[in-house]
Amino acid sequence: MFVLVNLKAYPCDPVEVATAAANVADDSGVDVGIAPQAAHLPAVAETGVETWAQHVSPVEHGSHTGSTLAEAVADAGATGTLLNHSENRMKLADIDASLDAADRAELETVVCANNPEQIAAAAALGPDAVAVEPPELIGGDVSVATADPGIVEDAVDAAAAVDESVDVYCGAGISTGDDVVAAEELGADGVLLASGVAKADDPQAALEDLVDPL
Ligand SMILES: O=C(CO)COP(=O)(O)O
Repeated sequence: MFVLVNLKAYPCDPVEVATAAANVADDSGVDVGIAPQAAHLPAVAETGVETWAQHVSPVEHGSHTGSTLAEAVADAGATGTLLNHSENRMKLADIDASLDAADRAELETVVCANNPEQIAAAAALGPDAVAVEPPELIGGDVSVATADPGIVEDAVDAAAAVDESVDVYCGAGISTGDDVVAAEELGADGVLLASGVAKADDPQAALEDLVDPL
């Protein structure tokens, strides 16, 4: 299972969380990634943790003020990027172009989606992985794997029907090792989470709990 922690724009210390994640990944052997703000990518990558961007723009080098260039994100130490997060929705054509940009920069890709129908559409664009995150459960206390297990199973089936090679993650409300195990039992290859770590008083303890049963 891949555990990908999206720090969003939460007021946490990205280096403290990344250092904890690097330690937990080393000790447990579980793949743990951290997706900080773009400006924090170099400091996070410096900790040795697997470092992800939260977004890359559907552009090449050129006149694109304010964009997040995939090549710049890779230069800053990222090895992957989220796309189409529920809080940063993209047009289908732009997801496709951002996937091309990520490919050029040799970034791994996870395209987020609200539901199994969107998961099928996202999988058809050929990312490395898709992530189903019901928006109404994001930031809540109840894990998607508990609140809506069917959406995870249906997302796994929807992606497999399009392209068996695309991994499927799930996210929203995941904060414990039991939540990660429940996601795995529903067929997910990884989890995407945020507040359970970024808002934790002790991020290292939260990360240890997440990987403990794996
Ligand atoms: O949006 C998410 C991860 O990208 C999920 O957020 P929470 O883990 O806070 O529900």
